[in-house]
Amino acid sequence: MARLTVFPMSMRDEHETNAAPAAASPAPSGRQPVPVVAVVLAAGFGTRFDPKNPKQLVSLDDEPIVCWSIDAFETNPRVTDIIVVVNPRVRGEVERLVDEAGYPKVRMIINGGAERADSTSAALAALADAGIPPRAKLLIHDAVRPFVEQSSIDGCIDALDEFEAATVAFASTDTVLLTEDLGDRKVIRSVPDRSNMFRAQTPQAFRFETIRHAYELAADDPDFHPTDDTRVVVDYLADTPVAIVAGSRTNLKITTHDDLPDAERIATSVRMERARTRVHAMLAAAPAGDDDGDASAQ
Ligand SMILES: Nc1ccn([C@@H]2O[C@H](COP(=O)(O)OP(=O)(O)OP(=O)(O)O)[C@@H](O)[C@H]2O)c(=O)n1
Ligand SMILES: C[C@](O)(CO)[C@H](O)COP(=O)(O)O
Repeated sequence: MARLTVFPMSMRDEHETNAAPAAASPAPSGRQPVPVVAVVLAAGFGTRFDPKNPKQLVSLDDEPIVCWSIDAFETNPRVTDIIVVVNPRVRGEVERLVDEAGYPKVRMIINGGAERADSTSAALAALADAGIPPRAKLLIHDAVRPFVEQSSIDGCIDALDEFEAATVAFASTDTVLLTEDLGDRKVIRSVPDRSNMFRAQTPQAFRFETIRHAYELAADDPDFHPTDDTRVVVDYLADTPVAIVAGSRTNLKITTHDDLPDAERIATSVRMERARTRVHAMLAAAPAGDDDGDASAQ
């Protein structure tokens, strides 16, 4: 099982050199950059999918969904640490998968809570106990969004150099209707301009002290049941802008069985693209051959 790794003392110092990989060397002072911590939320119970078949463990192209998501953050060189949030039903299998894969960035596997916000709260508490610096960059991700793109992860990391909060989101191609109740019917209250309509995805990214403060304020309201993390900042830190980072159609959330055919197609396409990328890299690295064969030998 992945053990809790207390963050090295150097990471407790605030320092900002989370530039793109090319410039990720320590700053002139030699101090370390702030940690970039991915929180992979995998503690749901999948009631809309199949409570007896945890969707975060369902395989796509022979890889469990939760591993697709962990892999995405393991692959990104700017992500320094990963914590995985689980529920008791999947803990044993997730621990086995993490140990089998030997994910080097996974620092801890912790228990989540009854609601998604409770799982985020548990992660925030565990990170505080582990001594994460206040300016650390957190990327909170649904484990059941297995195809998050590297450009979205990088976009979140970059956005936190200018904003305290950011979220991956995908522009709505449908007109969105805001409704209200009229008797037992929903009726339209307003039709916002579509150019400002986005569907929230994940990761949702925050400076550690900002999201922790927002959750501390929200904790006083027992009737507050946010379905994502940005709402906690929007509702409780109203003066804190939350930037939009480009998402993608393929960054879908696997919610019901109906999502599986699309997910299988995307998994196959992602695998093929990765194979193409590997072949191109191998060809690019191959020594320049003698194209005309024996001609020069004669
Ligand atoms: N108490 C919870 C609820 C959800 N999640 C995670 O948040 C993500 C998005 O949640 P959702 O798709 O709703 O998953 P479930 O809550 O399992 O689904 P349902 O609402 O159908 O039970 C998932 O990766 C899920 O594992 C979590 O970590 N802890
Ligand atoms: C966080 C989220 O994925 C943004 O769209 C969504 O709100 C999660 O909702 P769920 O009901 O927990 O799947």
